[in-house]
Amino acid sequence: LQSSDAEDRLCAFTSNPQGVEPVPANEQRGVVLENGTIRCSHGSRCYGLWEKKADGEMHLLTQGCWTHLHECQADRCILVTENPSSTQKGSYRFCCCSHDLCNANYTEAPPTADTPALKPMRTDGRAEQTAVCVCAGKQKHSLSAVDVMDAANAESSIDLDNLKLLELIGRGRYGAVFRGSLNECCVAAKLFGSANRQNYVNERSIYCVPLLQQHDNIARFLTADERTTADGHPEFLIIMEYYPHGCLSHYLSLHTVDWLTCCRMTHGVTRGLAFLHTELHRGDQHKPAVAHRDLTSRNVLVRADLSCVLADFGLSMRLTGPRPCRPGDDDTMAVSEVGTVRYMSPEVLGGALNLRDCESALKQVDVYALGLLYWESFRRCADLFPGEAVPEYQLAFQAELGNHPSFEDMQSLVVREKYRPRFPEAWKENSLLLRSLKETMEDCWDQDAEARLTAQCAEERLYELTLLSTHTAVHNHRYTRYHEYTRYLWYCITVNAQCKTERQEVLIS
Ligand SMILES: Nc1ncnc2c1ncn2[C@@H]1O[C@H](COP(=O)(O)OP(=O)(O)OP(=O)(O)O)[C@@H](O)[C@H]1O
Repeated sequence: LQSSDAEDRLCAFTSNPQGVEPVPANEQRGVVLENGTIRCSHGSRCYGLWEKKADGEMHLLTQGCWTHLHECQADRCILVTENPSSTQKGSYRFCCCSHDLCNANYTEAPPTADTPALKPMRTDGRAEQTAVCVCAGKQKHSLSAVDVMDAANAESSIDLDNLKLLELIGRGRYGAVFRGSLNECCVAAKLFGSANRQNYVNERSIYCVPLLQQHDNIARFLTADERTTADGHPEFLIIMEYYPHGCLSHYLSLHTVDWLTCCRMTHGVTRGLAFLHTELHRGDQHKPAVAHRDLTSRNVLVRADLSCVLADFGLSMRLTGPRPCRPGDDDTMAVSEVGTVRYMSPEVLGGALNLRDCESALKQVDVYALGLLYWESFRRCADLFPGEAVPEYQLAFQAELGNHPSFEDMQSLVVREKYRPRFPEAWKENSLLLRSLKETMEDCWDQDAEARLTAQCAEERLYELTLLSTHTAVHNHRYTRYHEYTRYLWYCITVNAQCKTERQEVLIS
């Protein structure tokens, strides 16, 4: 341990100004003092989270102890600056640092050679000609141009000879993921054996879909390579940004989250999915709609600031408009029966996927899984269990079918019994917030695929939920029904009302 890691740390402390209870995770990490500070347990760093409003003003959201030490070595709290996309409804800025009270204010610094960062692909989808890695003040590597329109021809001059695999961090069905270093940059390296080449080719080609790398809620792809192992076998690598918290299910199994954090995490996943599902033409670039087809809480990765990104595109598919899924083709089977069995929708489990409109059908399958992911996430939201213990993390259907449900078990439960995850007792209360939350999940996992929300509408629902405050809704819901409703109306006025008509009727009644 360095000496600074052994000492307690004093950090500025602010709980959420919107009235949410003090961040529970912070309470576990230190002792809140009266003068707006918190004494954090040894080794902690300090963090701050600000929101940059549309008018450019910065609003403080939370401050406190930060226990993830990979970064956070700076004396000052230097904001992580990201390019907010045009569709973003707010932009969050995070910083962490290692001196007493260093998070009392932030320092806004553009990414420079001093800011440790991985440089993602250029926003036009082509890899930068310049350095891809900027580490410890030095530019390290350069990428040659990559023809992203044809991933098969992707070519990279990053020298992967210097890639060191440091630690196995996960193993999926198709590959093993390592934390690695590439000339002192921390990266994640996903290794596929020759049996999973197709999965590798597909994942690489999806990461190279134009405009995809521009979105905040899609994992950052750095490069891909094929090489031969010492014993002569081909091996395929995808190098991507390293996400220190790992996947969402891992994070939630270790931590509870407060309402706002949970809303932001799930909203981020939903934004990523809505973007993936959208066909876009920007200038001469065309992004087709893409279905993820393996959306699970293991395939969502968590950044240091707890924002989330979609990852694992090995089964994803470009969609080509409302056309049939080419019945009779060899891939019809692959079209209709892929994914992780726990998250498979009733129509996939029952072999009743609507092959006549492939695009809508595959998007609806993704939204079903999204509903399960919401359930897993909000069950770990401490603000939704006032005065009682937050239940342990569970995967969807884990209570009913355990850790390895079979396809037949899932068929019987989800298709025949039409069973869905049970809402906790604590959510029985009929507050606007709890009703909206439960309805959103139910509208995602509806048995009738066509009745499900689109990812875009789910995104709006999540945004709407973010505006509701649990402090008032859970603890004092009579007073706030009016207050929340006013906010809700404001929201309806400011966003596309398309998803809302029915909901307004429900809420007004
Ligand atoms: N870029 C990354 N940064 C940090 N951890 C990662 C990263 N990519 C993957 N992981 C971790 O590695 C695990 C394995 O990832 P991988 O994508 O191979 O499989 P999976 O999603 O768990 O399973 P499957 O591929 O069968 O769906 C993830 O669950 C996650 O915890």
